Amino acid sequence: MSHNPTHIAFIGGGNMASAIIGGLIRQGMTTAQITVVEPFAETAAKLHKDFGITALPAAGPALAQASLVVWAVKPQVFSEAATPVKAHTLQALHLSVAAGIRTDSIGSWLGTERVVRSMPNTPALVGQGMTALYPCPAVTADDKALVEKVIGTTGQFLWVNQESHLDAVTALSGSGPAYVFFFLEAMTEAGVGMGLTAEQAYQLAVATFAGASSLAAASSESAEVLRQRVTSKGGTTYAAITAMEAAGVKPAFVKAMQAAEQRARELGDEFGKA
Ligand SMILES: NC(=O)C1=CN([C@@H]2O[C@H](COP(=O)(O)OP(=O)(O)OC[C@H]3O[C@@H](n4cnc5c(N)ncnc54)[C@H](O)[C@@H]3O)[C@@H](O)[C@H]2O)C=CC1
Ligand SMILES: O=C(O)[C@@H]1CCC=N1
Repeated sequence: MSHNPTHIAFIGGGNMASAIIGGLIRQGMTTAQITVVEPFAETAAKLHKDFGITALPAAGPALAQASLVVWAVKPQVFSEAATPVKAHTLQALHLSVAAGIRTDSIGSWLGTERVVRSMPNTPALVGQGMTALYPCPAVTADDKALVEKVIGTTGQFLWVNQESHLDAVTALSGSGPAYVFFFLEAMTEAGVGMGLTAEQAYQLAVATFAGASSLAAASSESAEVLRQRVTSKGGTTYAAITAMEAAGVKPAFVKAMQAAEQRARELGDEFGKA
């Protein structure tokens, strides 16, 4: 990316913006090519410490140099954040990472139809993110290539061709790291209950998730087959899976993801109007 004259602006400089900025800098983009609007002084100080970037406390004419604007604010403040930015970025391509907020809202706030909506996740912080992207019809092949270049610095990506699918993606991979951390907490607690130290239990749990995920990614077998290979007849895994089935873990999981998908839709309805 070092030979690319692209200038990228970030509106909001928190967790997700930092994950993407980190990826861009790792790939050779310079801080002079990046403008960040971040009103919260403590977060601005962190951007300076981590990346040497001096964030703007408010939107201004400097945004006009950006060919891409990344929207990394909470859904609740998107419309308010858009108002002072709009006049400076009418020529830019816009990429939103906000949960729930739909492209028709974003397009009307920003006066453009060149909008890509996306859903990344926090493993982007370590280059292992999974992002889904949805392009509005006005988004060109060059626009898509630019977005792929930027998001590609944070991990894997895929395009979906129905905007509503991004709410499903939010429930699956957007919120998904939290489900994994929840399981890590539960497995660690259980291990401690069986006499292991918290450090031992946590190391075992984290390495098991990482190892099983790598095995699934490398294998042509389904998750079901991989699970069956662990499950010896009359053995320990069978006892555990039987207990999980009796406790209704799978239907509870389906319900949890449906709640997340529903909440994404509500965020779009609630905060997409103004
Ligand atoms: N954290 C996560 O796992 C994921 C978050 N997202 C989405 O990313 C977006 C940002 O989330 P995070 O980075 O986690 O939140 P965050 O709170 O870390 O970052 C948002 C930043 O926006 C700043 N901000 C507030 N008002 C502003 C304004 N008017 N103009 C410019 N900046 C303003 C805040 O000071 C804050 O630093 C949200 O819309 C969320 O739905 C998407 C995928 C995963
Ligand atoms: O919890 C949220 O609303 C955001 C979107 C996906 C992950 N975090």
